[in-house]
Amino acid sequence: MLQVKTFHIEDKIRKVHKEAQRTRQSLLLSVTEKIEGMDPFAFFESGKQIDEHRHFWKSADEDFTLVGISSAVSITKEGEDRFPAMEKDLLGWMNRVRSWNPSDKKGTGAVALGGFGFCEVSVAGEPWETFPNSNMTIPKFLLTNDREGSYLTTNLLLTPEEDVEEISMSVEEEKERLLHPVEEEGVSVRLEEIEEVRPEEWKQTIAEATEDLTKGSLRKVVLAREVRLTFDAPASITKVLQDLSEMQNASYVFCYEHGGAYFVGATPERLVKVEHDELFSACLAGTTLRGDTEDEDDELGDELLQDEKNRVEHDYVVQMIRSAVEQYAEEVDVPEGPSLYKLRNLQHLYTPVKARLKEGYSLLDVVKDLHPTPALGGLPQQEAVEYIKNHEEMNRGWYASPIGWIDGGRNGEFAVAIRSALLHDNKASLFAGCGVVESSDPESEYEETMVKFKPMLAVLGGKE
Ligand SMILES: C=C(O[C@@H]1C=C(C(=O)O)C=C[C@H]1O)C(=O)O
Ligand SMILES: [Mg+2]
Repeated sequence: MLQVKTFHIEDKIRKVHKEAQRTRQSLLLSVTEKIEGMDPFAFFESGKQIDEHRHFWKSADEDFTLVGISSAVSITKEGEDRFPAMEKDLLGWMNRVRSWNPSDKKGTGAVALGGFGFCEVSVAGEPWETFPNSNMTIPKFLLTNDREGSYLTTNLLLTPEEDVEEISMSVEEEKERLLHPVEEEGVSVRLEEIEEVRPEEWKQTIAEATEDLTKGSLRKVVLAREVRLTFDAPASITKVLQDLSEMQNASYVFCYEHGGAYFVGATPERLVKVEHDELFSACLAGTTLRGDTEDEDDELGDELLQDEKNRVEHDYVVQMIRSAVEQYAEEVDVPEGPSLYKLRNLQHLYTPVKARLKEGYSLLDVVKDLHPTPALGGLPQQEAVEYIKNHEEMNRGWYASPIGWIDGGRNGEFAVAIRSALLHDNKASLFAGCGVVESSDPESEYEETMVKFKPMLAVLGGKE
């Protein structure tokens, strides 16, 4: 068993509670301590006993994992102004944080984790009933792991009416439970049924879209479909996250839990990352398979780099991201042409974007304008979103939407939630889409979605 040195936070609770009483407002106490190396999966698993509102985020390109358990503050928004409204509430809370954070590392302290549904207003109904349109949560307990070790932040909302004794006792007890988890082997479930939702109709929609693209001003539209799975028992989410992390090491691994449903995935696609004033975005669109041998793999990659249809599909993304980022940033650096981003099951065309965020702009300003990029929506942006709403027979919910985290020190990152699934009870809905351009062929786009289902299928008992 791990020997973890923790300290008592009762004194700090008392101090901040006094201020809350004096100023007649709720304050957010945030205490961060370095702890002995903690396994993020064990922490996630033991968090289940405390609250079924958990968050998991693992970066695709650095040793950086966040696990949030329960919530100190949970903000839910919907509607056209959801990004600025979320930002305003978050800033309000950041001003009421009373923080003890000696290391002051990125991703520690009062960090908010969450996401924004694909559309500004949610579509009612299956399978997203328990998910709010948008939610950012400052967890009560946050584990931050980076290459230097593990940090535990305890965030406590202290109202003037709070019972200090009671809250101190329960926090210590919950911390103990989280830091000394009982080792449990996650069991694999048996996949009993796979149902592709109306595949022939989907191909027909793609065929119609290629027609529509020749007529008006719409240049590209991303259309998605769903595959439903049934298991013999509810899947172990911790095991799913563990397997995804192992198999998809060039992807962000994530999980959001709302009302007994879990949105889980392994996405390779960064939307935007900010570190102080440095900004990073990525254009990822255009897809082919991996080869069985190195030669075959190189050949497929070269073909993708030369392929007219995929280059067009990719270039729309580059054009749009470049011009959106230019509004908020200087020194925008975009390479001339794409390179390859290789994943376990497929390879994509990839163009990284680097820039310097101008004073006065925030991560959420950029997210608001970028979402959805033509990699998930289409071009022009609003016309594509309308097209999706009218033609795609699927409730996107949080699929293809911005998910991520923000801290109080101008750091944060959002990815787009693709290669993902919504799990509830003994069922799962898997989502995958493709960028449709004028020269798209419905059968090849169908095959492309088939490969994009593989990362989730493989960890849910399906074939790779
Ligand atoms: C829409 C998805 O992926 C997007 C579409 C791609 C394409 O069509 O080539 C490639 C990467 C992603 O931007 C998905 O995986 O569901
Ligand atoms: Mg494609």
